[in-house]
Amino acid sequence: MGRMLRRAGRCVAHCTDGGRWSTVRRGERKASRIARGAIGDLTEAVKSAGIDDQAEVLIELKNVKKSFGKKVVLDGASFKIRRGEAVGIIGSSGTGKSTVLRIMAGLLQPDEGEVIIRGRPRVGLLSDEKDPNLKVGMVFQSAALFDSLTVGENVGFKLYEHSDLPEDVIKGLIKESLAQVGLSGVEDRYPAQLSGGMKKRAALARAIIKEDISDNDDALEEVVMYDEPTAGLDPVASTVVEDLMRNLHTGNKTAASYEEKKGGVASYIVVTHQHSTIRRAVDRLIFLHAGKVVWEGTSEEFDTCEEPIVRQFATGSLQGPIVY
Ligand SMILES: Nc1ncnc2c1ncn2[C@@H]1O[C@H](COP(=O)(O)OP(=O)(O)OP(=O)(O)O)[C@@H](O)[C@H]1O
Repeated sequence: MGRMLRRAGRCVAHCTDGGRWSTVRRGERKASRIARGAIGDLTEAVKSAGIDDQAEVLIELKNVKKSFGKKVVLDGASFKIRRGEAVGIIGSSGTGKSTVLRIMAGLLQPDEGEVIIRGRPRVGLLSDEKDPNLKVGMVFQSAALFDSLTVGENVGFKLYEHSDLPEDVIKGLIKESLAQVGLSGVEDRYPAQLSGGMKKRAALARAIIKEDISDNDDALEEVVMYDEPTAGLDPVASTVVEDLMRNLHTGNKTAASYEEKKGGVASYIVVTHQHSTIRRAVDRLIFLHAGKVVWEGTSEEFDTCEEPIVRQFATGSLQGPIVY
């Protein structure tokens, strides 16, 4: 058992943070499970979102199907995520948004269909990959921090558990990662001593912590997946998290060039219900309904789109094809 695992608790379930398998307590697994929704032309949607439609496809889902018991959740979902994109996954509650995120992250296997990571079909789960070609960071809705560990130990968890780096180096990386999310100096606090927004930022620091200290140009690119990162936050705290997602993103339109900022978050995908997050932190949207992608477009197109399902969702009307 690793350096931190003993202290993190013994009721364990597999979960990932930042692309490596780690272990979380059953309560946290439950919380992350609870944290849980084309007609449009994909190429046009990518182009109008300002994304280079020739950019490398980092993740592709092809006709993915997933059922839990008799309940069909995904029924042939297909889409691509390109390098540099900030993509939102939206749709009504229970339409499979978190499921699709977990499938992309390699935490869950589809029943049918393919998950292709940078041109290579993924076989099994992320934990089965011997030679990963993409680093995946996951920020769960619950933040999924270990209550019994300090914030610093949480952020450095995968390095303490899965690397041979000396403690002082890990502490330096923790400090760097916390500074990136505006949380300098909270290493020794416990999660219970943080606000909800701070917990989400700590979870983000854990997802983006550097694993390679060699300044290696070949270091794996990272895609971060956020499950409802602003749920439960006040409007200002939401803005802080939304801007943080943008700032950590190398594909940020304001960055001089991708090459210039290489090493950060190449693309991110966010499941959200929050209008502010759709407006502020996302360029392109994927709308899931009845297990399929029914619409893709930019955040601006979302406001004017005539597709009845999207219109009903955007206006919150009780009349329309979405039935509860
Ligand atoms: N591990 C599981 N076992 C059984 N059912 C599951 C499991 N995970 C998800 N489900 C079911 O699959 C459906 C889709 O869940 P999912 O969490 O992906 O939806 P969602 O769109 O993210 O919902 P919300 O917006 O409410 O968070 C739900 O009916 C849920 O109960």
